[in-house]
Amino acid sequence: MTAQTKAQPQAPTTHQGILAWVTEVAELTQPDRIHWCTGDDAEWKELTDALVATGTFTRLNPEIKPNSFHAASDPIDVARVEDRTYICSVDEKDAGPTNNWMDPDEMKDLMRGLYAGCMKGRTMYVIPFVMGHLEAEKPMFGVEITDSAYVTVSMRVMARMGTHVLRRMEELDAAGQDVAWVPALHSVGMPLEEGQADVAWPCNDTKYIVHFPEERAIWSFGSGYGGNALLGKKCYALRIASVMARDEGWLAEHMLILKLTSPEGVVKYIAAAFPSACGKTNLAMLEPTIPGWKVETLGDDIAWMRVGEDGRLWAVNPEYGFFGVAPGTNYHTNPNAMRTIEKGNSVFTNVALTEDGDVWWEGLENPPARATSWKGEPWTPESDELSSHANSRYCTPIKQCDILADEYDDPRGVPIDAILFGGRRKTTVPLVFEARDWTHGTFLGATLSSETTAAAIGAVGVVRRDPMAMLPFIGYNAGDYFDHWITVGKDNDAAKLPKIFYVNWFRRDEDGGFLWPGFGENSRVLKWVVERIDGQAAAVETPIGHVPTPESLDTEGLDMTEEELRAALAVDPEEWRAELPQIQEWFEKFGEQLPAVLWTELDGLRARLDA
Ligand SMILES: Nc1nc2c(ncn2[C@@H]2O[C@H](COP(=O)(O)OP(=O)(O)OP(=O)(O)O)[C@@H](O)[C@H]2O)c(=O)[nH]1
Ligand SMILES: O=C([O-])CC(=O)C(=O)O
Ligand SMILES: [Mn+2]
Repeated sequence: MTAQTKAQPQAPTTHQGILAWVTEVAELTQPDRIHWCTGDDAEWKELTDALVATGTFTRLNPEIKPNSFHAASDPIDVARVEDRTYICSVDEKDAGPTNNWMDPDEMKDLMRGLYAGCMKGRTMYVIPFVMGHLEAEKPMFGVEITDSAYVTVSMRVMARMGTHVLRRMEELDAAGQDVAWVPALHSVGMPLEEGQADVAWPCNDTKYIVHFPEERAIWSFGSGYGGNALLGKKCYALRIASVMARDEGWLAEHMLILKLTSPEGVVKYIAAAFPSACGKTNLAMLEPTIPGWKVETLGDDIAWMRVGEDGRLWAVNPEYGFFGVAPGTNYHTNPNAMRTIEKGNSVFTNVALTEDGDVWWEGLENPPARATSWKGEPWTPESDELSSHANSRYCTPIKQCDILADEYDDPRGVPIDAILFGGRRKTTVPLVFEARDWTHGTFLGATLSSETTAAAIGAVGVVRRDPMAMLPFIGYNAGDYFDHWITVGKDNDAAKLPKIFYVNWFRRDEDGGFLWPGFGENSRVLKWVVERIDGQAAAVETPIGHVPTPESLDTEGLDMTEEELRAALAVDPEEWRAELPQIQEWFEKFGEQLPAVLWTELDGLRARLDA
C-alpha cells in the first residue's frame, strides 16, 4: 500500500496523482471527512437535503419549480472579485499590465497559511470533472476540491462531473498516457471549531482567486460565489485555458455560440463576446421577431475554438449548464431561459423568495404582493430597496433548454461564420458595423469598451476597455494575447475564418432610454450579419467600418421611427475622435508587447476620421 492509499483507505480511485494531491490537501486543510463525488442523483439528494438543513438552501415549491432551491449569500460575497484575482506566472512580465501578480512561491506561502486547518469541522468534497466532452480527442480534465456543498451541487449543474469522469482518467492513467488534469483547490475559508454552529453562507473577508499558469493550477480562498468558486468556469475554462490555447494555437474565449437558420434553411454559426452581464445569455437563446428565422443555442458564456483541417474555426462550449443573470430575465426578453428554469433542478442565488415558494426578481412578470428579499428582509413592490441583487443568478442544466442545438453533443463543435464583439455604450458605438478584415477585427476586439456591471465587485457604469470581453479572464500578458489573435489570422486562410462585427444594443437617446429595443429584435442584426457574409446586404463605408444603410436592415414590423434608426446607426466623427487618445493610452500600457499592426490600425482610424 502506498502512503496515499493508507491515508485514505476508502478512496475510490487508483489514480496515484489524484490520491497524492487529495492527501496533501487534506493534511493541510484538516477536514473532518472526505467525500469523493459520484455525481449521481442520490448524492444530489443527500447534499441538497443537507443544504436545506443548514439553512443555505430553501426548497422551492415542487409544483412550481421541482427539485430547485433558493440561496442567499453573505452580502459581501455577491460577485467576482477582480482586485483579488491573481495570475502568478513565474515571470511578472507574463501576467502583463492587466492582471494582478505575485511571485508564485510567495503566494503559495501566503495561501498555505490561509489554508492551514481551514476545512476543520467540514467535509472536503473531491469533484472529478471534465470541461468539454469526455470523448474529446484530448479531454480537459480537472479535479476540484472544495469544502462547500453549495459549490459541489452547482458544479454538478455547470460541468460534466462524477465517477464516469474519474474512471476515464484512471483508464488513461493505467494505459500509461500522461493525461493532464487541472488541480483546482477551493475553500470558503471558515473552519468550524468543536461545537461551533455553521452559518448559511460561510465565507471569509480575505479572498484570493489565484492561478499558476505554468503549473496549470488554481487556488481559490474565501468566496462561495460562482465565478470565484466554481473553478471549472472562469478560472479553468478561461484563465488557465487561455494559456493552454496560446501554447497550443487555439482560442479560449468569453463567447456565446448560437446556430441561426434562415427561412430558406441556410445554417450559420455565430460566436459573440460581450463583457459580463452585457447580453450573451440573452442573445444565445433569442427568439427572432422576424418570421421564419430560427435560433438554437450551443453555449452562453465560453467558447473554445480551434482551426480545423478544413481551415475553418470550430467552436465547442465546454460547460454543461447556464449560470445566468436573473434580473431582466422574463417571458418577453428571454422566454427560453424561463422555460429552462421552469423544468426545475436549478439553484437561484440572491433573488427574492415569494410566499408560495417561488423566486422573483426585478424585471420578471407578476411582482408578488409580498416576498423576502435576497437580504432576508420583508419586501413589497413599494419597497425602496431591490428585491434581488443586480448580479443574482440562476444555475440550470443546459440539457433542459428546449432550443439546445443537437451539435452541442458533437465533440468537434461547429464551424463559426461570424464573431461579434459588443459592449454597453450609451454613446458613440453604432448598433452594428463590420470589420474590414481579421486584423481590423482584432483591433476592434482589442479596443472593445464597455460600462462596468454588477458581475464584478466595484463601481458600476464606468466605461473601461475590456478587450474581447476578456479583461478579467486573460491568463497571461494581454499584449501577447492580441498577438495570438493576429497570428491566428496570419497563419490561416482569411476567406475561411469568421467575419468580425461589432455591436452595441445599449446606445441611449437624449432622454436616457435605449435607442434599440434589443432582445428578440436583435435577430434583425443577425440577419444583416449573415447577409453581409453572403455578400447580399448593403453597407456604407465609414471611418470605423461598414455600417448598415437603414434600408439594408429588415425593419418590417419594427416599432421605431426612421429618425430613431438613423440615430442607432449613426457614426459621429467627433465622438470617435474623442476615443482616439483613450485607445492610445490603452495601447501604451502594453509597450513592446503590443503588436505593431494594432498601432497601424489606430493610425488608419485616425487618418480616416481626419479625411
Ligand atoms: N437593453 C437591453 N438589455 C439587454 C439585452 N440583452 C441582454 N440585456 C440585459 O443585460 C443583462 C445581462 O444579460 P446576460 O445575457 O445575462 O449577460 P451575459 O453576457 O450572459 O453575462 P455573464 O453571465 O455575466 O457573462 C440582463 O439584465 C439582460 O436583461 C438587449 O438586447 N438590450
Ligand atoms: O463568472 C461569473 O460568476 C458569471 C459570469 O459569467 C461573468 O461574470 O462573466
Ligand atoms: Mn461570463
